[in-house]
Amino acid sequence: MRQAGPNTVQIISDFDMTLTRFAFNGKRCPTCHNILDNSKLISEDCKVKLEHLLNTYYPIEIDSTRSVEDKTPYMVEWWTKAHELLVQQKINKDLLAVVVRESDAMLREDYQIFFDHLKERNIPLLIFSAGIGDVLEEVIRQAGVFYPNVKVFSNYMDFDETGTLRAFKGELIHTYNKREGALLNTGHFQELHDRHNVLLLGDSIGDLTMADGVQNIENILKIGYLNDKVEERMESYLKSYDVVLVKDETMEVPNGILQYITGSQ
Ligand SMILES: Nc1ccn([C@@H]2O[C@H](COP(=O)(O)O)[C@@H](O)[C@H]2O)c(=O)n1
Repeated sequence: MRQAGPNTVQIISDFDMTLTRFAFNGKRCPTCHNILDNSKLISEDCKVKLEHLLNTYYPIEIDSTRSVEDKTPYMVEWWTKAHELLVQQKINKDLLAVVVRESDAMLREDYQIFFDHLKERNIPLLIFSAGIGDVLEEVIRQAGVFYPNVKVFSNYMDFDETGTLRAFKGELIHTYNKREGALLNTGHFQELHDRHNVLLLGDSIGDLTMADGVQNIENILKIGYLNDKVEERMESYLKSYDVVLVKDETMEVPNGILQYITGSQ
């Protein structure tokens, strides 16, 4: 990848718990969904329901003893129920920026180096997330790193003419159907057809399919953050990822690899 040069490289990264921190000072950091779930835009009754969904489905999402095929219907159920509850809350578009600012969302340490390095070398970064695109964009905008080389595939909200949430747009993206999401967006990968070297960052086994839409891959290096249930999941992560980072809240390793493959060190 280093020999081929930076013009042949593209980055595909998951968002929640990959570009954002899993924990800070011993406390879990929120996903895009949690930013809304825990905000003042959600009634107390609805918060209880959303938390119940999280406690029911998150253990299934990270269960290494169950197959992706087995887990998929539960993920569809989780996202569908959560999105229905969010729609019932009549969330106003203009308040998203406020709740993101008031949240505990945090990008990983040294994120600025990562985003700046890619921008300076015109290397495309695709953020491929099963979170909520509108919230995700606000997090990176407020962090000052939503640069022109960054593109987002995610679940986007659909607002009515008064700016009130009425649905979610398009096909649902959940943890384990990113392959289908990638294949629906072949146009994006077609535009990058001369970038056949991929650096992939994820935190889930589902993230491994994010590059399935890239044509003519020559090399792919997969970096996986293993944040939770480390012992149970270590074996499957070591089998699937080239590099496994255990309880690492920084971008240090991706930054080092990036600097090496783009010939900056
Ligand atoms: N109602 C929900 C649904 C999902 N989540 C979590 O969000 C993560 C989303 O995706 P990435 O692709 O950006 O990693 C996912 O891993 C779920 O645990 C949630 O918090 N609430």
